Amino acid sequence: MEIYDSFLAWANTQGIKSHGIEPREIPNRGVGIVATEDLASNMLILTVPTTSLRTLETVPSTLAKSYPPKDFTVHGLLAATLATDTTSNWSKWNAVIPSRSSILTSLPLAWSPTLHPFLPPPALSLLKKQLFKFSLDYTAFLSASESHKSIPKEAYLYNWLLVNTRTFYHETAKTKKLRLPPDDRMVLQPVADLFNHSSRGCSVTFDESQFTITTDRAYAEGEEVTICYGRHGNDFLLVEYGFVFDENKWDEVRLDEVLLPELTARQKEELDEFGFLGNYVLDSDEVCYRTQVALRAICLPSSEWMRAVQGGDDEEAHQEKVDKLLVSILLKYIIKIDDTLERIGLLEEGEPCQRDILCLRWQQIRRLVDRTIARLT
Ligand SMILES: C[S@@+](CC[C@H](N)C(=O)[O-])C[C@H]1O[C@@H](n2cnc3c(N)ncnc32)[C@H](O)[C@@H]1O
Repeated sequence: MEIYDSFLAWANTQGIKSHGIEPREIPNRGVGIVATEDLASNMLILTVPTTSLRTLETVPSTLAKSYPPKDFTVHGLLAATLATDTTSNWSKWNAVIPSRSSILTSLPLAWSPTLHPFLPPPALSLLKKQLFKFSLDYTAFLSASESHKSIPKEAYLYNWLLVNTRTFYHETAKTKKLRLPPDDRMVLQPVADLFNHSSRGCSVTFDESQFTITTDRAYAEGEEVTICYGRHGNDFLLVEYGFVFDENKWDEVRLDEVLLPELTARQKEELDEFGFLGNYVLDSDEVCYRTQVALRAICLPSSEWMRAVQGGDDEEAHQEKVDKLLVSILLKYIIKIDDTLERIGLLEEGEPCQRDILCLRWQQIRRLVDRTIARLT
């Protein structure tokens, strides 16, 4: 399509070199990168020189200077740069990035707060952290310049979320010198930011001079080529990127909300003492060791549990009891999940696609729980 051709032609003038790939619209995924020919494994398909990145160093100096030194984050400054840009320098990039409505509809941070309590607990706690970060960045943006007050909050939020969903980790001279936290060492890079995510994907490497993307396997002509944003479960992907997917190899379910209420105050104290209180998860293959330890705390007399946790007892000896207890807890969780699904079905707040993705997420959780019950019984 024309906008992608002229985007790639502009990218070429920035020194960005691609081979055998092009951007295309992908159903339900916005734009993605597709192989235009059969690609072999271990093939260099994209080189992005660091001179073409948008970084802390490229923030216009008047904008950077308007922030008190302690008040800025790279995330906030990049969002401010996008929100206040009146030049046409980035018009080709602007033409291919997601629209304001698609960003604000898909990211839970921009949803009606009445939907937030329906997020699974790990997603909700991540969202609360995100809300806090956003409010600090937005306050700093408003106090940096009188002129920022005329920019609608929604416009800043759109740009803040654009940065959130399309930046790459990179160290620049300034981020190193200022010792910025790792999660704020972020840069925007054209073309590379059009790759969608999958559980495994092409390898992304960088040094001081360039980013490169190399195929992890062979791709057939017409196939979508992906990268992996990290080993993230669907709760993380939903809050940080606004999507979930069924084939997610790294998905997991947090059991704290159903396991913690089963523990007595004394059992919680003892688990805490040994560093095993909370953060209980299961995935498609197994239940984590922390969960097993917590279940044993319920099943065994305290002295026996202590011996087991200190390695002095055969942990496997009580496995049948432990598995039975877990199944009974998971069956209670299923009832809770079904109730949540029913309540979402009755909601009228928010957009239908937002309620749909909430349902989809809870159905994924239910499937993982069902699968564990089936494995244990
Ligand atoms: C770095 S951008 C990738 C390019 C993006 N699709 C676009 O249209 O510009 C990240 C965003 O792409 C979308 N995305 C990435 N991987 C996806 C996937 N596997 N399924 C659905 N959406 C995905 C999400 O909206 C995410 O926030």
